[in-house]
Amino acid sequence: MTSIQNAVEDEFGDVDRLAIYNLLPSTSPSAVLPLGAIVAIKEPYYKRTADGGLFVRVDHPTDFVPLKPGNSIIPSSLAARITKKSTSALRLKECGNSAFKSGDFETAADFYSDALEVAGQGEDELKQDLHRNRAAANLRIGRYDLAITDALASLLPPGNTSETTRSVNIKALYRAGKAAYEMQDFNQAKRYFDQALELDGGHKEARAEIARTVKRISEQENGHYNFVVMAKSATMQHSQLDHSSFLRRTKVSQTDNRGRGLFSTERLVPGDIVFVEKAFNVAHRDGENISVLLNLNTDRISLGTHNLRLYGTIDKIIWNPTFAKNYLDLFDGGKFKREEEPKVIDGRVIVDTFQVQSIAELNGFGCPRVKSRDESDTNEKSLDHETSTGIWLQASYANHSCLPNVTRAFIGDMMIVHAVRDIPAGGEIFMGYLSPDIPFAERTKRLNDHYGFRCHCDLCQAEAEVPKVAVEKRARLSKEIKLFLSTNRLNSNDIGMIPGAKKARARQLLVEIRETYPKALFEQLPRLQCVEIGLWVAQSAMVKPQYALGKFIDVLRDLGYFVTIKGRNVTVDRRGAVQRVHAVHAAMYAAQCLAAIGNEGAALALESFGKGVFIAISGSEDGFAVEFGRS
Ligand SMILES: C[S@@+](CC[C@H](N)C(=O)[O-])C[C@H]1O[C@@H](n2cnc3c(N)ncnc32)[C@H](O)[C@@H]1O
Repeated sequence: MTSIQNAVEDEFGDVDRLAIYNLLPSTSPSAVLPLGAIVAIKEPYYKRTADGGLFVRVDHPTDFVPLKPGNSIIPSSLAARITKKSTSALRLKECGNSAFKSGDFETAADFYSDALEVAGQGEDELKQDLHRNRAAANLRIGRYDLAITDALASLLPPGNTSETTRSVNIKALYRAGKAAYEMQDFNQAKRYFDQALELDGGHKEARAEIARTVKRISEQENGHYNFVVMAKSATMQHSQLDHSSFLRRTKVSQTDNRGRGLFSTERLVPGDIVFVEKAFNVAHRDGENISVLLNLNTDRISLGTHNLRLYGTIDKIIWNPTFAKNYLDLFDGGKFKREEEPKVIDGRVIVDTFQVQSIAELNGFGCPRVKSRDESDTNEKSLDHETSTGIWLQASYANHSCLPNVTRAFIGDMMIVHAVRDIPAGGEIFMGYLSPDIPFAERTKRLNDHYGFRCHCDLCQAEAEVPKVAVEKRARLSKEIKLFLSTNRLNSNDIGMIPGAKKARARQLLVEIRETYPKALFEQLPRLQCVEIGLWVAQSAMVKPQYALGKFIDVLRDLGYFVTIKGRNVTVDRRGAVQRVHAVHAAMYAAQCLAAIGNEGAALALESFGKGVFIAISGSEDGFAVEFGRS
């Protein structure tokens, strides 16, 4: 709903109000629409205001083009008003340098571009300086593709061995390396840094950058990360982590009936890392402000951080064709014209805001502000307006299942994805867009309304067969259970004091809700609404460890883990497993019970299982010992 506005006058002297939408909130209005500027607007249209007035509205920032003096499309009556300043390239370069010094990199880049336009023949050295300086400005404002092009255009012929040549070429290569690093093109970044170091073996910064880049390459190739250190380093102020993505165990291919999907390239077992991905873009809530995004294309309103993500994405792809190509390849709902390559005009990628928005809506993930361990409920894709939201490109190709075979966790802006079940080489990877805790009818409606498909996973097929009376009974019992749990919170110190009638009531609720999952349909599947009350029943029985153990194993079964304990050996069949913190609780309590009855071997095995689930849902084992360690 926010825009940059100003009055505009056309060649006939008619005046209107102009509003440009979908720009980053940090954009300076005077930089976009300065007094006296001449602009062109592609396909302008009027929008009526609430009070009946009219204004010209621009939705797509690249439909708005500032025109430089001398541009042939400026009508003569307007052209006559411009007092063309005859400024030399050198003078413009100085203006650029002073804008750069004052931290206004966008203006600096504009001055360097103006200077490059007027620089004449025989001013090659000046042109190279301008490219090099513009590379530095572009680097600061996230225009990495342009920064690389500029840096390379500024290189002086290697044959010239003067000290100045060497020093400016090192600068250029260093800038190209930094830009390639920001684009996650670490091999290319290393090549540029290596070339800089070849010119000056003592260049400390280049050496440091090479060391950093080598680490990124190792992460990318081997998936070697120290997640505990990463988790400790992520904070509110520092949530964009300096790490690379590890994607080589997955690839994108066509599915039979779900468009493209994500597939594994090797056999994976539960607990394996499937991929680790750095965010393309994440938006966090801005203090107390909640923003409203009206999507005129879909007639939908989103609350929260979606608008910031949209503006951030638009800004990022307008200036970086490489990012644009990757982003615009994602599923957009099928209503937009798709180009093989992004269209670039005057250095900017032409974007359709509605397409960018549609992609964001269909591919965005909800995520925690800092890391998964801080927030338990980030299991929904992007529909909760309270959480932060982001785009992870590779993850976006994964289709949905209510019983996903992988689980995701976040540390800063890194998504860490673990296997829940065995995945054969070439098997499709499914993520959960919506939590299977959401009742079937609502889940089905939401998947259809938001993503436009119907889920046919095993859980949905079973749910579809559940008789209506059982569905209604389950809904009623769920409410009763919620009420019971909120009024009967367990305190581990006085578990022995719980009145027998309360325990009996809990057991009865558990039996009744389990009955709403017909045996024949749910033999292999989770019964999620039983989990919380089941945990209560089991915990309240901890004074009788052997008995409680059976109850905890039942909770794991309700979560889809079929556990068998034979002597010291524990086997877990995860055919219906849903990764939840409840599984960690159940496993750790069960381990306590086993230890109490003298089966230390099985206790350790269950602890190790619980820890595995904890790592998968948190991203690392950071905090496990504090929260779940046995005293
Ligand atoms: C994030 S995209 C997933 C990748 C997408 N299939 C593609 O071709 O790029 C989400 C879209 O994929 C499709 N999709 C995801 N899961 C599906 C499923 N279980 N069954 C059918 N279509 C599904 C829907 O069209 C959904 O809007």
